[in-house]
Amino acid sequence: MAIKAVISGALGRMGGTVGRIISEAHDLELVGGIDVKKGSLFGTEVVPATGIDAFFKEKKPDVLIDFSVAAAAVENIKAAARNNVALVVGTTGFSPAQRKEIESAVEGKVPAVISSNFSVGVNIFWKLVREAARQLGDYDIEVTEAHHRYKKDAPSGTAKTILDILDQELGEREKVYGRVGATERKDEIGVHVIRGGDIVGDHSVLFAGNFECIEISHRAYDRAVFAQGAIRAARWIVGREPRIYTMQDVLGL
Ligand SMILES: NC(=O)C1=CN([C@@H]2O[C@H](COP(=O)(O)OP(=O)(O)OC[C@H]3O[C@@H](n4cnc5c(N)ncnc54)[C@H](O)[C@@H]3O)[C@@H](O)[C@H]2O)C=CC1
Ligand SMILES: O=C(O)C1=N[C@H](C(=O)O)C[C@H](O)C1
Repeated sequence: MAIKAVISGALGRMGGTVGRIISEAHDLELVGGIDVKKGSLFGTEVVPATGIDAFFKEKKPDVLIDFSVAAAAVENIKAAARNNVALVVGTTGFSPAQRKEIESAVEGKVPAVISSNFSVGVNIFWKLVREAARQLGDYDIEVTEAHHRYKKDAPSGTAKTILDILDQELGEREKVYGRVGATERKDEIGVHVIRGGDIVGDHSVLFAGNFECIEISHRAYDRAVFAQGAIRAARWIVGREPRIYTMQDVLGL
C-alpha cells in the first residue's frame, strides 16, 4: 500500500518540489495539497487551509508534509493532530511560544519529524560543527547564512539550529547580529545574514584562532535535497510512536 501524502504550502517553492518528487515515487501517493487559495499540484487538488479538516476526512492521508509559514504551520499541525495524521514539518521561523504550541498539539497524539533542514549534508554539517565547538571553544566563532531574496525569516532555521548546538557545547553566549561602528570583540558569537537573488541556502561556521582558521560550510544547489530528505522522513515516520523526532533520528546519526 502506498503512503498517502498531503502537502501544506503546496503552491510554494518547496511544495512544488516535494510534490514533483512524490508524484514520481512508486511507494507514495500524492492525495492533494493545502495552501491559502485553491489550485492544483501534479494532477491533485489544492484546497484553502480553511477546509483542512474536511479535506483530511475525505482523503484520509497518512502524512502531512508542511513547508508553509510559521503561523499557518501551527494551525495545520494542530489539524493533523486532530485527524490522526503523521507529520513532517520543514517550516522555519517559529517563535518559542509557537514551538510550545506545536509540542503540546503533537506529543502523545501523532508522530512528527520536525527539522529546520532536511538535507542529509546539513545534518552531517551540524555534527561537524558540534565536534569543532567541543575542540575549539576558545576560538572566535562567526556564523554566516545566505538565502534567496524571498525568504521571510532571518536568521534561517538552520542557522538557529547551529546557534543551539554552539550553546549546548559552549554554554549560552551573547549573539551579535552584524557589526557596525566601534565594536570590541569579546566571546560573543557573530551572526551574519545575506539575502539575494536565487541563493538556495548557504551556511558556514568560522572558528578563528591565532595563526589559523577553520571554516565548516554547506551549500545547497537545488531544493531537491530538502525535498528528498523530507520524503525520506515521511516514509520513516508513518506508524511510529506519537512524539517529536528530528532528522538526526531518521538518519540514525
Ligand atoms: N526544513 C527544510 O529543509 C527547509 C525549510 N524551508 C522552509 O519552508 C518554508 C517554505 O519555504 P518556501 O517554499 O521557500 O516558501 P514559499 O513562500 O515559496 O511557500 C510557502 C507557501 O505556503 C503557503 N501558505 C501560506 N499560508 C498557508 C496556510 N495557512 N496553509 C497552507 N499553506 C500556506 C503560501 O501561500 C506559499 O504558497 C519556509 O519556512 C522555509 O524556511 C525551506 C526549504 C528547506
Ligand atoms: O527558506 C529557505 O529557502 C530555506 N530555509 C531553511 C532554513 O531556514 O534554514 C532551510 C534551507 O536553508 C532553505
